Amino acid sequence: MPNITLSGVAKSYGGGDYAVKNLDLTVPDGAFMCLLGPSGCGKTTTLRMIAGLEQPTAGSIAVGDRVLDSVERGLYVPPEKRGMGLVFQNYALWPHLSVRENVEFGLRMRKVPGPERRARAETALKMVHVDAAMDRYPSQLSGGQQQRVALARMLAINPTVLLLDEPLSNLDAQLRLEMRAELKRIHEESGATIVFVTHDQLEALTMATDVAVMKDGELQQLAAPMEMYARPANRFVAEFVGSPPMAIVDVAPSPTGLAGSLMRSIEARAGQCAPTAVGIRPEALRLGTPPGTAWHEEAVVEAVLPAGSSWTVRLRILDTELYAVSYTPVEAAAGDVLTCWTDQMHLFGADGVRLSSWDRTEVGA
Ligand SMILES: Nc1ncnc2c1ncn2[C@@H]1O[C@H](COP(=O)(O)OP(=O)(O)OP(=O)(O)O)[C@@H](O)[C@H]1O
Repeated sequence: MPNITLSGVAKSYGGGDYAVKNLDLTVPDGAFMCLLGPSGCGKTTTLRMIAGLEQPTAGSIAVGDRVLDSVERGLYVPPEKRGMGLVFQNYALWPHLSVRENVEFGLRMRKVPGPERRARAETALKMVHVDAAMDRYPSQLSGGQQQRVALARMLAINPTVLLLDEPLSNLDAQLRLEMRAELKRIHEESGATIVFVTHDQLEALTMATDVAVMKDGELQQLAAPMEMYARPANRFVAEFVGSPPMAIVDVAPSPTGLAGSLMRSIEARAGQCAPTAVGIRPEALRLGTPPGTAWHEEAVVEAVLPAGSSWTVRLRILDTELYAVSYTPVEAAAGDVLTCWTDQMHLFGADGVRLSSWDRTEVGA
């Protein structure tokens, strides 16, 4: 299955506002791409355009050489001719059909003969681990099992592209975790290309091979999850990806307090650009004795929040409140004064674009 390519795609529902603006995006063959962003950023509209459920206002969509939409050429291929499988947040199963019959339904519509239909339904149900409940009805299944049946129903038709719109949002935390692992396994086993819409950054980081972050209908960054986490393209991505979020301190025009302290440390380094903001991830803000070259300050502990495997600490550093996350126990109480330090900072320019990192490992300090 070749790449899915969106070129200059825009969508207006009328009234002048654009839900998606001039989007250039390539979904590589076999990718698990997450479209990630806050509510209203245009993720669902993008997915629906790929599916053929919405027509773009401008631009073109192609799978390899096959053009599915071209506004310029007046070309539009309807959803049923695109060979894509769709699962939406509200995955209605037929209540009067058994699990097996639900999965066979799509195959029946496609006139797949009986024996093959049964075999394909069983294979798909095995893939999502609900084959033991094949003869039950949807009302006799848990929410997670129903979700899996909806997936099996889509997998049974062997689509080479799976389009999923927040399919895990109705599930509780435990089931979501389970389904993330399942989806990842299904992706690896089936070799299908997946486009997955979510507003949950953790979902994107844990499952995707590629993450496309959107804001106000515009693509902010397209990168592998860990690359995006380590090198966010701009302030928006930096704050959206990661929890607790990266702390961003404005350091222009005349920095005082924590901003002043950070700037003195940055200016002390030769060849650094002039940032207007500095970002520090909570896990990069460390407690204890700093190594020689690291920025450090005294911090007042405001609260320690243990979570079993990690400790989140709210600190006041000069005039600013920041969060630190430690993966070793923090034996401190509110009011204690500790030294905190970091050797990993992200520097942002006036337009919010990330200029560089100040990382001991990157600059060789
Ligand atoms: N059918 C429609 N008619 C008019 N406006 C629409 C329609 N569908 C979406 N929009 C608008 O387009 C913009 C993008 O919506 P879209 O659903 O694509 O965003 P989203 O990122 O998927 O958000 P959410 O996570 O809330 O679903 C929003 O401003 C929304 O109000």
